[in-house]
Amino acid sequence: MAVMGKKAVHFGAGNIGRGFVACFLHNSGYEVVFADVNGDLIDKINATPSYRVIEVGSEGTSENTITNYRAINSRTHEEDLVEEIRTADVVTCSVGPNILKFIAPVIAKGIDRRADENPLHVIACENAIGATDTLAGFIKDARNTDPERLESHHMRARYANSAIDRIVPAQDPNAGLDVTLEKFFEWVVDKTPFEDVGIPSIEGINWVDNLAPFIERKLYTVNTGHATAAYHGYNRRKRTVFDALQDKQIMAEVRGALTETKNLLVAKHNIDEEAQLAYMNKIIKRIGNPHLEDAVERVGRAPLRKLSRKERFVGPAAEAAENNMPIKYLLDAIEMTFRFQDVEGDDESKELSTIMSENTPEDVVAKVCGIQTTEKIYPQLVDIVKRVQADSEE
Ligand SMILES: NC(=O)C1=CN([C@@H]2O[C@H](COP(=O)(O)OP(=O)(O)OC[C@H]3O[C@@H](n4cnc5c(N)ncnc54)[C@H](O)[C@@H]3O)[C@@H](O)[C@H]2O)C=CC1
Ligand SMILES: O=P(O)(O)OC[C@H]1O[C@](O)(CO)[C@@H](O)[C@@H]1O
Repeated sequence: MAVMGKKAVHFGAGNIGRGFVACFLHNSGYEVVFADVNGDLIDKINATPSYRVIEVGSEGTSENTITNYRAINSRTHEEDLVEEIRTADVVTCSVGPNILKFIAPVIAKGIDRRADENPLHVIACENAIGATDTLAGFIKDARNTDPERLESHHMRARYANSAIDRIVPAQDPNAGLDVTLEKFFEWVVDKTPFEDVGIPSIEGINWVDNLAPFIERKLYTVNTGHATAAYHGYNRRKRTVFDALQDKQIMAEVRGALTETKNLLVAKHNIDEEAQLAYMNKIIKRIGNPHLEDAVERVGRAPLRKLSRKERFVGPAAEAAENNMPIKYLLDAIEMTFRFQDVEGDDESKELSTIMSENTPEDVVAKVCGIQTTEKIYPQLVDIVKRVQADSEE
């Protein structure tokens, strides 16, 4: 059911922002105010009264037209944005997990100006476990919110974690604001923080009491599988994820990694093995969508984030290793990720290269993967780093 007269502020007018979150907010009757730092994109949004969201897949193509939006530059028009947040119903974001700290100050100011009886609903839509909690942590930090106002903060804002899943590749630069994406979507949000104040009416959200199994299943299946294909593909000079999956050896690596995460997910969350197998097969089909033209560099972007402790490779591999479960394919994928260095347009891949050349293997594992010497996976990761460093020196 559409909710008329409601307003959402969405940080990050990029692929997921325009193509997924804003589309659902629009279809639910919200006016969407985009906040971004890309001046050209903001001008384009404000000059274009509508754009299309184009779903592509083997079942054919369908379109949604999005209207009723505006955009504000959060760098140059902070005061305007604070006022929008003061009067908004919902704040969402899809800026990347590492950017959350930069959007927190303006959100904190907007929340602080709100009346006590009307809490803002905040939902971060990033590929990360607990991204809304991370954002809330920055908002509530003493640098952004007066500690004396913290006790009543819950009357002005509520925070719910989410898991968001839809493949939105890099867009054709000539497509304007239009976004082409896959048909499939999943947006799961923890409903418990909103229960006493009312759940926002947003079509398409699956509201749940316990998000943990959903987000781990998503991150350790969709994102593990997608990134495994991308990193192996990059190292074998494939252009897209579709191309990578045509290679039997890469397909075997993807299936191997997803079988290892399946074993962990089934054991940990009591997920039915057959259901997880079916989910895994569906994901392999989705990431191999020939209509998406998804470059391996996009899917492999930000390797330092993807090699971190709670992420799609080291997260499940460390846990599986502690439980004496096989992790061969996850380790292969980790090695391919360490080899994703100096990639054009990807700052983290350049930083990874510097870290690899300036640190001992032990320090790399501690710094990049956050793994302790006492963990079972530690020596295997050190061996991987040694191998990659040796190859770089040749
Ligand atoms: N593209 C995809 O298929 C999916 C992406 N995600 C997640 O969504 C998030 C965004 O991904 P994409 O939309 O693909 O990236 P994107 O690069 O297309 O969009 C990010 C947007 O954030 C903006 N931005 C950067 N710093 C900002 C700041 N300080 N304030 C406001 N805006 C800022 C950028 O200018 C850009 O427009 C990531 O966390 C990603 O993991 C989640 C599921 C699927
Ligand atoms: O920045 P990240 O973590 O790669 O997020 C984008 C990824 O999310 C997914 O869309 C899955 O939902 C992947 O297809 C895509 O590569």
